[in-house]
Amino acid sequence: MSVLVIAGTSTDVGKTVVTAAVAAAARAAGRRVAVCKPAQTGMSAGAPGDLAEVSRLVGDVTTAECVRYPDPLAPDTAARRAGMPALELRTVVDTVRALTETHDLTLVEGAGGVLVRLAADLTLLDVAAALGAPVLVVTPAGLGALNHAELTVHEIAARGLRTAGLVIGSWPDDPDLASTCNRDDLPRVTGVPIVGTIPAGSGRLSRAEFTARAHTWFDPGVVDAAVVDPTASAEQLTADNDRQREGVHP
Ligand SMILES: Nc1ncnc2c1ncn2[C@@H]1O[C@H](COP(=O)(O)OP(=O)(O)OP(=O)(O)O)[C@@H](O)[C@H]1O
Ligand SMILES: C[C@H](N)[C@H](N)CCCCCC(=O)O
Ligand SMILES: [Mg+2]
Repeated sequence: MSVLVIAGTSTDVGKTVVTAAVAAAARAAGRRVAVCKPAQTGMSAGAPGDLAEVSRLVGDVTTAECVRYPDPLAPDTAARRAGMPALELRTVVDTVRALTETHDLTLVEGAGGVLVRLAADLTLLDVAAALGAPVLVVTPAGLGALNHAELTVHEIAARGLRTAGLVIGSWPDDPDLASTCNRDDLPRVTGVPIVGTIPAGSGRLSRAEFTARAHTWFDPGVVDAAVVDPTASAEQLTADNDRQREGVHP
């Protein structure tokens, strides 16, 4: 049924952990969940990638990886260095649409930030646009997050897409001044609410602990709202984006 794209303000911000947390929360609510990683880099064939991490943390979830390149680089660069075929938008769209036939929620995890080239002329936002899917933005908590989060949300809105919310990928046990201030400033500067906060260390929990706790890391109703009618009207998306640009929280 529904598709939610999980983007990050950069690489290593916790997209995979957040993807697993959304999947676990949706599973706990009885939803059938699939996760697609269109392009996995930095892994040789057979090595455990991001989807293996999601499966380890969540368990009962369908996974699909479209392409994998060995160098830990942007997929476009890694493909060219390996002399391997580039990822095609059609492959991702067909894979995700097939998953939506048999799952209530299909999550699509990007690689790095939103403008990272999945292929020479393909970014995660092209995927989100082709699927008509909202984008959840994972951000770090600390210094530097304001600029990267605002750039990311602007780019999503410029493409006519909706940001479903911000999620802090790893909230420290002992937050510093910047992290504490960013909890107020991230929503203020982006116009997008923080809808989830993953405690630091959650990625190291056992599956039982992770799946039991995951729903508590999101605002009530957020994960259910992800399982929405994917045909939400263009007018609604435009209105949401206008509110986001004006800094008005949905
Ligand atoms: N809340 C957390 N608890 C524990 N570890 C975390 C948490 N968030 C992130 N990490 C760790 O930080 C590292 C980067 O996180 P993650 O792999 O989720 O990044 P990513 O945004 O998915 O990166 P990529 O662009 O490679 O997909 C990983 O080693 C992960 O286990
Ligand atoms: C290898 C890494 N973990 C990611 N999967 C790819 C990140 C690409 C980032 C490219 C960039 O923005 O410079
Ligand atoms: Mg990842």
